[in-house]
Amino acid sequence: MIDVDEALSLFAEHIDPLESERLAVTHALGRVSATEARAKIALPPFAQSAMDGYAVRAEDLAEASDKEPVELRQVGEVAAGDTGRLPRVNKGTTVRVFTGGRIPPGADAVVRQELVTADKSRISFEAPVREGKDLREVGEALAKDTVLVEPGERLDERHIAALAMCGHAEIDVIRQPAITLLVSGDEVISPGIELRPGEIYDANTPLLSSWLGMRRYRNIEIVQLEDDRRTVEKALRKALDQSDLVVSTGGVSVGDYDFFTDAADTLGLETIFWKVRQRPGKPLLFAKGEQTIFLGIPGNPGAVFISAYVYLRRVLDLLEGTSEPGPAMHRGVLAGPVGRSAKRVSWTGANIRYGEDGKVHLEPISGHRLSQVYRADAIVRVPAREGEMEEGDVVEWLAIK
Ligand SMILES: Nc1nc2c(c(=O)[nH]1)N[C@H]1C(S)=C(S)[C@@H](COP(=O)(O)OP(=O)(O)OC[C@H]3O[C@@H](n4cnc5c(N)ncnc54)[C@H](O)[C@@H]3O)O[C@H]1N2
Ligand code: MOO
Repeated sequence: MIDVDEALSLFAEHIDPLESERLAVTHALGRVSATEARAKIALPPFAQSAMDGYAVRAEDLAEASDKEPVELRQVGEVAAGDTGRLPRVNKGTTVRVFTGGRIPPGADAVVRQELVTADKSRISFEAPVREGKDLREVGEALAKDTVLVEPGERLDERHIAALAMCGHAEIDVIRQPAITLLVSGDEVISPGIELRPGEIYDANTPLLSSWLGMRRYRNIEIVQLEDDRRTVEKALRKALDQSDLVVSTGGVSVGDYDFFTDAADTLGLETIFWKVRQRPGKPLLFAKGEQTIFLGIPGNPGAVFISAYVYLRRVLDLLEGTSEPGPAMHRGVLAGPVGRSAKRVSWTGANIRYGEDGKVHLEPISGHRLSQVYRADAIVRVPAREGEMEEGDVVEWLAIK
């Protein structure tokens, strides 16, 4: 039996990232970048107007006032997206411009249209304008070659937008793991069928497949198994052959019908650990084949829920080469007492309240069953120690989302 932190670091020691593949940036959402990507262009890439108005030479308007307005002659127009030859702003002239359009040569400021009186091509200005007013310089928002994405970053909508607007059509990302879920248990049946005494409805298949689906993992095969030594062995062998990651639920404890630890041995896997000082999820198994990672999670759906957020998160992050493998832990204060074990970490569900003190307050939910923790916003890590934890004690927590 090992500690939670040791378990987490053993994953890091034993799991290498998969190889990379090239994808269209628009298809890379949720994937982990395999490279550094820099801005191919500056933003904005050309000097552009920040307003609908008139491009001018600031010096022409130096004497303008409401009593003695300065009149300039409009000699052209530039709209956003105009790519042709630009009219020039010479002394005494102005060019009509629109937001996002190029600044014509000669101009050094823009006057917004509300501030002028226009009579056909005679535009009259009643105030001076500061040089540079209402125009955007090249590279003002972002310099060319700015790093947009580091290797090991998981791409969200911000990265996708930044890459696209800086000229990247494609990006190298780590391949997604092929995953097989082995859901075991003779007692487990699917909803829609009436329960007989001794049977329960399957929580782990919908739980894990949805958890993975929410995180955009697509290459998933689900196999439901009976508690039979040969069946488990055969299914595990096949899963190991065809996947990068095998995740099982149930059948990993010490009962006469718990076959996963034996099957892993028989199939020549290296057991890295079995059993972690924690509640729930004590008989967690981590084993390793030549090409495949095997994570055996105890069947209790509350343990599956927490193991997904803590351990599956870490395994996937490592397989995908993220630079900061999860779970991301935060700090907060307990909003009520919580029981703990002297020997095991207790993963406890909690609801988040934001206190007037600006801190995150965690209201613990008692019980480790899925039906108890499934309304939680957070999972609190209650360290192993004698006695209760009190309201106000600082704890580590991870977000459920
Ligand atoms: N003598 C001992 N017995 C047990 C120990 C122990 O140390 N000594 N550990 C207990 C702990 S802690 C856990 S956790 C469980 C884990 O057992 P398994 O991984 O073998 O899981 P199962 O027995 O297959 O299932 C546990 C529980 O969860 C229910 N279950 C299983 N699959 C599903 C599913 N897909 N959907 C809904 N519910 C499911 C199952 O019916 C059991 O009630 O072992 C303890 N025993
Ligand atoms: O360690 Mo087990 O998940 O029942 O509590």
